[in-house]
Amino acid sequence: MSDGEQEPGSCYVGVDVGTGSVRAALVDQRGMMLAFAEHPITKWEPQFNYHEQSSEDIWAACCVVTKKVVQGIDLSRIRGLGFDATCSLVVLDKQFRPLPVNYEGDFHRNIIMWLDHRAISQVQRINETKHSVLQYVGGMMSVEMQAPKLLWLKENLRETCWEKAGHFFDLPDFLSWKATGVTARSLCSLVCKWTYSAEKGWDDSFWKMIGLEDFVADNYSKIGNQVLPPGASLGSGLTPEAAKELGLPVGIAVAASLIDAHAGGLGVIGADVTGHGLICEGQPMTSRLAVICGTSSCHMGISRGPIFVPGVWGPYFSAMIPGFWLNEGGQSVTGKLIDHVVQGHVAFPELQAKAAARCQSVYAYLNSHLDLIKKDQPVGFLTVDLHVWPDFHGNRSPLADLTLKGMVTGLTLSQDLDDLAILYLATVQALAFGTRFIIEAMEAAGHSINTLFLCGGLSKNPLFVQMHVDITGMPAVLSQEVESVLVGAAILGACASGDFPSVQEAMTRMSKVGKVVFPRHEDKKYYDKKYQVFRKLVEHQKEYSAIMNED
Ligand SMILES: Nc1ncnc2c1ncn2[C@@H]1O[C@H](COP(=O)(O)OP(=O)(O)O)[C@@H](O)[C@H]1O
Ligand SMILES: O=C(CO)[C@H](O)[C@H](O)COP(=O)(O)O
Repeated sequence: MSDGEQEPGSCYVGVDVGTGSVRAALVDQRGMMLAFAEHPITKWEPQFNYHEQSSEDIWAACCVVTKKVVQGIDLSRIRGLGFDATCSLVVLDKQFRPLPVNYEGDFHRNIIMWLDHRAISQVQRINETKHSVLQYVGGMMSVEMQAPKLLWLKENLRETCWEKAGHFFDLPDFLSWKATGVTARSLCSLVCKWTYSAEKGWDDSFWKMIGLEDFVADNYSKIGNQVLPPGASLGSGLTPEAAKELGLPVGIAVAASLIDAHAGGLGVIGADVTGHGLICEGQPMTSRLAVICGTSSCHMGISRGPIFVPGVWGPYFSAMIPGFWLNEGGQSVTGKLIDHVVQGHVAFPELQAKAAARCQSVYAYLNSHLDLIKKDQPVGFLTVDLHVWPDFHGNRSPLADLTLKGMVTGLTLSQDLDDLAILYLATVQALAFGTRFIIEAMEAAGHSINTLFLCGGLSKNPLFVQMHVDITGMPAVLSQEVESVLVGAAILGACASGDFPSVQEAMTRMSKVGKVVFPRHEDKKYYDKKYQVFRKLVEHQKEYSAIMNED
């Protein structure tokens, strides 16, 4: 088909594998979602900081949701399929069967999830090498990336896993392999999580230096020696077996995948903002920051040239948008932290009961409860003496310090619903202060950002959005389609089908502005003071740690 022309009625299937569930959508060429389905996936936490999943369970969930979204539609309209997923590590043997990543030998659990922190000692040793590839992950490798996890497997499960392993996939690449039988990896996953360089390829000296010379010896066949840009069409498209399982036509185009945060970036960052009164109108896309907020939050900023931001992942070339460099800031637990704080409070059963009685989510209930108790002051002012440091699972950016812990100051003996609501508010604010901290680091290094583009589960929470806007002082754009990560996955399918000449073109055509939220500038002074406290909290935490570690 000629550039930019689509068959009338053409549509694309996007599949998004998040931490807690798999979602699918049927999306048309204007980016409108015609159908949506969601299915939960199983997670195991066999020990503290160990998080595992099953690739078979995830694939089965992909099949359930995909079949649902195409039910009753003319299948000949479907021109492409795109996957995105969390950056978890999937391990298969030489015959592509699951291999256990655990001491128990449970074959179902063949995925080390992205948030798993078992490889702390391994990542410390990797960072001590000061190898030059580390410059491209913010100067410090994260325990959530793949090299430390692979080293952990070699050092801890040598016979049961490492020696039997034939294939190590990032989850997005596992899905595209399942659909097509093609083992090519996406540039996105290899660059962002595996130290691959879009310009120079693998660096043998890195793998040798960290004790994983095995990969060099077999020419990287286990971790990927064929690399494709996200959105490229894979092999001969959907295999007959996968087509039957997914309920889709054989041979439709399947795209090289993206990590979920990057798909979210694709789904939101290219929208035409004309007429919304935004400062980024008429400015390059580099003035926009996509913030994908689900279990974790990822802050995706792009630039024309490489920008090295200490503690912020990247710069990664062409890992999200072709031709652009990407910096990825992040907070490892955001949605998970809010859930943790709320569910762990003694008033949670009361909250659940009251929310259920009103047929509301607990978050909608808490937001309206805060509106009741705020009286005539802005809601954010309820936390004048309650402050939270949100790194309950270490700091991803910009401090890149996995030893950091959460802090709360200002606790009282109160155990009621007001207390829970205010603690929830302080937690949401702390996450927004974390975003401000990341943006400041990115700007200090050369980024120039003025507008947020939010998506992911937390962007459905108006309080979370308003706090991000008020605390950063930047307006936030919410997409017309709430599930923008799925639009990003569908954009991949659309590109693979050949219906769009480029990812940029598909992005501009398929992502649409829904709502814009502007900051309440009159509250700035208050939030600036709270931000000062926020920054002091971590200084104090470091002081406590130094005192305790003194001889
Ligand atoms: N309607 C909602 N209101 C408030 N918070 C929500 C809502 N839906 C989801 N969330 C929050 O978003 C988080 C999950 O986001 P999601 O994007 O579904 O995660 P993931 O992609 O990691 O599976 C949850 O932890 C929850 O805190
Ligand atoms: O590291 C990441 C992206 O690079 C994400 O944090 C990870 O993939 C988990 O995503 P989510 O919070 O949407 O489940």
